[in-house]
Amino acid sequence: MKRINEIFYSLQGEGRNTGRAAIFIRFAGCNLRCPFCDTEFSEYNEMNDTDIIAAISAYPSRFVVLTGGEPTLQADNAFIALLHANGYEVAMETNGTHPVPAGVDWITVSPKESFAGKAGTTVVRRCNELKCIFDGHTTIANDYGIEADYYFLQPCDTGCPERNSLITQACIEYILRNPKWRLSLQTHKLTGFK
Ligand SMILES: C[S@@+](CC[C@H](N)C(=O)[O-])C[C@H]1O[C@@H](n2cnc3c(N)ncnc32)[C@H](O)[C@@H]1O
Ligand SMILES: Nc1nc2[nH]cc(C(=O)O)c2c(=O)[nH]1
Ligand code: SF4
Ligand SMILES: [Mg+2]
Repeated sequence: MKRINEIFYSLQGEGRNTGRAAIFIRFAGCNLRCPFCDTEFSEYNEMNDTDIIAAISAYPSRFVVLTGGEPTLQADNAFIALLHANGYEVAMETNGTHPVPAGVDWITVSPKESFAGKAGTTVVRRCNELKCIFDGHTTIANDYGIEADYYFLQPCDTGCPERNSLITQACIEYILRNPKWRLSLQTHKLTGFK
């Protein structure tokens, strides 16, 4: 049984796959407690793999995003293989503190080392996109030596519009000076989508 906080259908709001219709499977529970975390992930329903496949088959897209909470605590090799067997392309959003199961098609690592210290140590050394949350102070641009196809900075949503616009401005200025990085905006928030 897996503890599932929610399953919902939206556009991928962040990173390289922004704009793609995606089914989000949000796993409950996380090993970290980031002070800025924008997600409620403690409530859950228990679902087995068959229940999950049945639930996601209601949607027309065959692109799933495994997120949470921390999906690496529950998603295993067999679950990824089952998604593939049912025709799904699988992306995962992870803090990188636990190994990613085999076969995930698109790995997004969002390191938390800059403020979570040892608890946030990234063990995943290679990913498709590294997505650092940036406020320039507690959360910064640092690749921690992790290899990625793309390096994104995503402005930290503080819940305060004035602070958010200063952070986004600082993010843009940083990228102009350090063009290895690209901007990732949380477009679902800008558009009022989930
Ligand atoms: C809620 S997390 C779940 C996946 C995983 N635990 C992780 O941290 O990558 C999904 C994404 O949202 C980002 N995120 C969380 N809180 C945020 C905030 N306040 N502003 C911007 N991005 C945030 C995370 O860094 C991560 O990239
Ligand atoms: N639309 C939308 N895109 C997202 N990309 C990553 C998300 C996440 O919470 O992991 C997320 C989310 O919560 N909503
Ligand atoms: S690791 Fe991800 S889900 Fe967990 S508290 Fe941090 S941002 Fe939230
Ligand atoms: Mg989110």
